[in-house]
Amino acid sequence: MTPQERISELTERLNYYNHQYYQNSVSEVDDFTFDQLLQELTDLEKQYPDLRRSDSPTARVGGTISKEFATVYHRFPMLSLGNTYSETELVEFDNRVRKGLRDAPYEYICELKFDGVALSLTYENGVLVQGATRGDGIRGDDITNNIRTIRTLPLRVGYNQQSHVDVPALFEVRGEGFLPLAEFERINKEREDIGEPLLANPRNAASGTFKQQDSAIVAQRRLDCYLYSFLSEPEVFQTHEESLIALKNWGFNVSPTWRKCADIRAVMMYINEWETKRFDLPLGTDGIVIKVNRYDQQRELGYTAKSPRWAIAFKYKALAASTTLNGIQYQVGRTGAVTPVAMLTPVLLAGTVVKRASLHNANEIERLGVRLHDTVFVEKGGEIIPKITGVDLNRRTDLSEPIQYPTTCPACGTPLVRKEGEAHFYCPNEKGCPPQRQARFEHFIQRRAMNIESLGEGKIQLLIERGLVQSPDDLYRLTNADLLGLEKAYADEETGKVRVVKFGQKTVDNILSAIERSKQQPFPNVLFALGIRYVGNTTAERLADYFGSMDALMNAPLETLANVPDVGPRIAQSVAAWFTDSDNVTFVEGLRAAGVQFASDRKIVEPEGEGLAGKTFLYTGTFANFSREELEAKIAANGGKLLSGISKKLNYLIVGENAGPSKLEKAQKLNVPTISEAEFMAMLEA
Ligand SMILES: NC(=O)c1ccc[n+]([C@@H]2O[C@H](COP(=O)([O-])OP(=O)(O)OC[C@H]3O[C@@H](n4cnc5c(N)ncnc54)[C@H](O)[C@@H]3O)[C@@H](O)[C@H]2O)c1
Ligand SMILES: [Zn+2]
Repeated sequence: MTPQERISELTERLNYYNHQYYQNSVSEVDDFTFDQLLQELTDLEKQYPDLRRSDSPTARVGGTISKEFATVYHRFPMLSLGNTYSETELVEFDNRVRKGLRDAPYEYICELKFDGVALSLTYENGVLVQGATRGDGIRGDDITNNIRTIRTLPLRVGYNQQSHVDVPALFEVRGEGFLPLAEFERINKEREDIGEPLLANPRNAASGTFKQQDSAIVAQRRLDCYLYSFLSEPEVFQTHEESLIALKNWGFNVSPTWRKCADIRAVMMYINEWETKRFDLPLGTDGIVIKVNRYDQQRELGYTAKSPRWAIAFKYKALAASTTLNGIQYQVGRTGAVTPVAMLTPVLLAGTVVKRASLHNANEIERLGVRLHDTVFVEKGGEIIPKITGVDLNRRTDLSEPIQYPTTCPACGTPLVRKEGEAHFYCPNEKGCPPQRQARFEHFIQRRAMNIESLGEGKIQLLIERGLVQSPDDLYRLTNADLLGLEKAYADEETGKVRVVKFGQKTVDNILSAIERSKQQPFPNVLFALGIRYVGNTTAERLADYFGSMDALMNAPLETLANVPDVGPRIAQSVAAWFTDSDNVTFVEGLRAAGVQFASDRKIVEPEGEGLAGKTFLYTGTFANFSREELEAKIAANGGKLLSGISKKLNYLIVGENAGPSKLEKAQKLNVPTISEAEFMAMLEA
């Protein structure tokens, strides 16, 4: 390959990875690989400056703006950071700084490098007026509504309980929006529970969430944000340190992990200290950022086209260990998905003993080419369970054996199936497969479902084993006599410790009263408890609000289901199919007989008039007189119909403040009339 060919290849590949990473929130390669390729391209361009392509990713911030949001221009460009993985290069950076400052004394501020999405927030007279993504560094996406859902972000600053503090009339703060690890795990647990594909990692999940069109969905994922930069004109502080302290005092969420370092040796100590300690933080981090403290010195050092010369990121190589793969455990989830889990010889990694690692699915095993008894590399990233990232082929011995992915369910022996386009194999024996049945009960008793959590995992297992319950509605027929005195000792699979499950009188009383109380759980919870694939809490609420009762829902034709806001054809199909299964119907009837709530006690829309009869509506943006729910209720109460997307069938698009430009554009293309909030209100009175 000639240098020209290699430069072209690298340019195109890196531009493609950037596009996937910034627009689609997908990492096709790991960051280390990406950074190595970028370094290779940078070196080649230096060697052959004439061959540098005009679309080279080496001199530009990687992202772009998208069509879905309004575009905003940054007052100050939002740049990238130079990065390095080596201490030698860090010393070279320090030498450049010293030279650039002509041997004047200087200090650094070290911060963790938070792994999320860069955000820019503008405050006018103390009020948050705009939030934007970095975009291409010059222009970003206006995602103010999504950013407003971050609870730790003050929407207004300048006052606090104790005192009035002066803030400049106009200023900008910057920080990293992120999904806390615990929140990431919670969301994935929920997604697994209702059979949705899992989010790949916290950074991409955060990036995808900030770009959601629907702020209500954003609000459900509790995003957070650490602020690390303050900008105003004229400058009010002399140093970065002063800014961080002021931000904290004004009520911004500043991570307390930063430290002032007198010299590069102190920086190295900070780096070493955080290499493993960072895994105790509530979010993913991939390195540290080193910044010259004084602003006048920052100005003196200046910028390249892509990044400041006064700062650099030191990235940690992912922490890896090598160990032996002893076996694979195949776990069956509630929806029948089979997940392989690697069982390892225990090994110390980032301060914890690792003996299990995730392997995701059959494709992953194939991609890695891993065999039983191989020596494998495990890495800890942002996630809690480490993953296997490769095989040490030099250490493969005659003992290694190919992994036979099971063709039948490890729990019930039913032949596994693979649905088109899905990575997982499934056990189709939904009714009889023990772990699926067990998981169906666990889903049913959740707090957000029927709230019978006094009945834990072990107790359910025992009830099933003794044949006391088959289907969750059987719980409602349990008596004191059935339960009292049941007992069993289990050896915990992982620890080997013996655990005793025992139903004493007090336990039985608790369980029976929780079961009784669960009959009062609201209808949306009951709907969620059924365990229909893709029907999470929110969808259950939407369905309950729309249909009002179990009977109306059961009898709804597919088209009606698909018209419910936020439902759409895939979920509609899943709901309709669920109710055609006779066992499911028996289950539902069992619940009805038990007396659980089969209708909403929420106010179902009461008719107010016929002013909107026969007309269809959709709205975008926010409104002065209505919340989203109120607006939807108003439409229904006056005989109108809410559509879930823009199509030729739509009669009116109601346009509020901060309307989504893509919706407006689409409406224009399809000649759908747009009306204002005032015009909508006038229609109500007509
Ligand atoms: N895997 C892939 O496919 C892929 C694709 C593109 C980019 N990437 C990764 O992204 C990197 C490039 O992204 P980039 O241009 O955003 O640079 P960067 O992420 O390396 O550094 C700049 C960013 O760091 C963030 N940051 C976190 N903590 C900070 C702090 N305390 N102070 C200041 N900034 C902080 C800010 O968001 C800032 O915009 C690459 O080096 C690569 O690792 C990966
Ligand atoms: Zn099975």
